[in-house]
Amino acid sequence: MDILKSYINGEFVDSGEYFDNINPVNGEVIAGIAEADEAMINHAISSARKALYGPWSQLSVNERSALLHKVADRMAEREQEFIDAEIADTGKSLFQVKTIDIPRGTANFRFFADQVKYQGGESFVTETANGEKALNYSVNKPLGVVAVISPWNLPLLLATWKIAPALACGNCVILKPSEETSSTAVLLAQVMDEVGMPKGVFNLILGRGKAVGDKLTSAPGIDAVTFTGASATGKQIMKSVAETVKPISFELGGKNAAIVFAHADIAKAIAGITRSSFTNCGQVCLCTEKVYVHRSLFTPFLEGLKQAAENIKIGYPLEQDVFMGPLVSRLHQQKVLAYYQLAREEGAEVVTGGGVPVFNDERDNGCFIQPTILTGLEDEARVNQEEIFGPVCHVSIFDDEAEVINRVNNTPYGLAASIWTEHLTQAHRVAAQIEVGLVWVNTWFLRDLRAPFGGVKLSGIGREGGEHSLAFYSEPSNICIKI
Ligand SMILES: NC(=O)c1ccc[n+]([C@@H]2O[C@H](COP(=O)([O-])OP(=O)(O)OC[C@H]3O[C@@H](n4cnc5c(N)ncnc54)[C@H](O)[C@@H]3O)[C@@H](O)[C@H]2O)c1
Ligand SMILES: O=C/C=C/C=C(\O)C(=O)O
Repeated sequence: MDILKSYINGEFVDSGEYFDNINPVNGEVIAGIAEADEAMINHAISSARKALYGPWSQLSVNERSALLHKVADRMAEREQEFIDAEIADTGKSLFQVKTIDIPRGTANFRFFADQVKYQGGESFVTETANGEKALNYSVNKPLGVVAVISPWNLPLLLATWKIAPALACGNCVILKPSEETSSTAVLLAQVMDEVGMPKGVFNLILGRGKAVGDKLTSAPGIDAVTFTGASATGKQIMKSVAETVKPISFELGGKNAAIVFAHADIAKAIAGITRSSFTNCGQVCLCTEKVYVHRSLFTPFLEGLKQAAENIKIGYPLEQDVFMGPLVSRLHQQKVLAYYQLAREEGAEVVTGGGVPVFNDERDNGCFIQPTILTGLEDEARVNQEEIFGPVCHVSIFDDEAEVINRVNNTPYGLAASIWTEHLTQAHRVAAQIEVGLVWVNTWFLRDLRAPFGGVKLSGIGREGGEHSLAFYSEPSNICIKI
């Protein structure tokens, strides 16, 4: 059986302690993952710290940029291996992996390889009251060694969304991917090795969150932590980094709403909210879990969404026209099914779904689940307040704009929202009042990598994207010269 290994100081390292890598399509073990031990974690940190002052630090911005383009080139050459690995770990449809996960993995490197070349500084000619003059200017330095801790839902996309700018800004990186999805991270380490990334600049530590992640975030040799994952985990990491006062960038959970106004194009809204609720089996932090529909459209919208959900093809990743694969793990399937049960206990009407599909083949040993639409619950219900992170949304009626804005903002999360209306002024007016980091109007998950990306409240700390990423992964230093 294949063994997935950590990559430290330019070497793939086995630890001798393994846990299973499971295929969520049929529950079969597909590989063993060698979990890094404390010595390996410390070796990764010392190697990264040493690499900070080695040849890597002598590279110009253009040379670093060229090397990151080589990473993207090699990823593109090995695209099929990345596709196969991501599908094996997650069971996602080939369509999604080929159109979202893998292309964005490469695009993230290309984008920041170019973006970093435009990173500027500031300068001021200073004149003091007593007639002295000085030139103040800033230079951008790397943070140092950055721990990248990434989740299982968009494994390559979300790891490279952090790794690319961190390397572009001259940092060294230690990646700790989710224990559920280590395969594309191992391929990325192979690519780093193949393109000649200096030893210790990129390191990969495999293992479980509490066991391995915690050791990384609390280590004095780590200068910053960039984390994508659950809000509860973010709280743990905040405690872990407090002792060494590290800068953190957090992309956390969400409980995202979609608002369908009376002026919406209902067909566009149904299609868009089908995507935003059920893409990646609902396992995207930006997915919709709460839909608010103006009373005038409620019945036709709910019927249309029900039809669309029931037309979703669920199945094998490589099957023609499959839109939804399984959830990532048995544990996560049980968590989402528990919320389906809770919804019933809270008094919800299950419009469609609410259970698991039956295939009468090996897939019944997988982690599949039905896309589910609920209605009839109050906003305060747990199902409407807690992130479920599965293919489920609750649909409610609203009557006026002020009411729905208040209801949408009534959540401890603040990541994303979508607004469906052909009334332009209403779109601008409402979008500005929703307490989130990201609002889409008449679309969803359409991304410009230059734009600020991140959430407020329990959904995150900081913004990444474009210059925001460069700002987080750099330390500006001000130099004042008397003239
Ligand atoms: N805001 C975003 O951009 C975004 C993107 C993807 C996922 N998420 C959120 O992530 C969650 C699902 O992903 P998940 O289950 O992988 O999240 P998770 O928080 O369980 O794990 C994320 C990563 O953190 C590691 N980890 C777990 N405990 C840790 C600890 N104590 N110290 C250090 N590392 C630790 C895990 O091993 C994994 O690599 C959902 O809540 C989702 O909303 C947010
Ligand atoms: O699951 C969360 C998705 C996050 C997406 C991004 O960070 C991105 O598109 O850059």
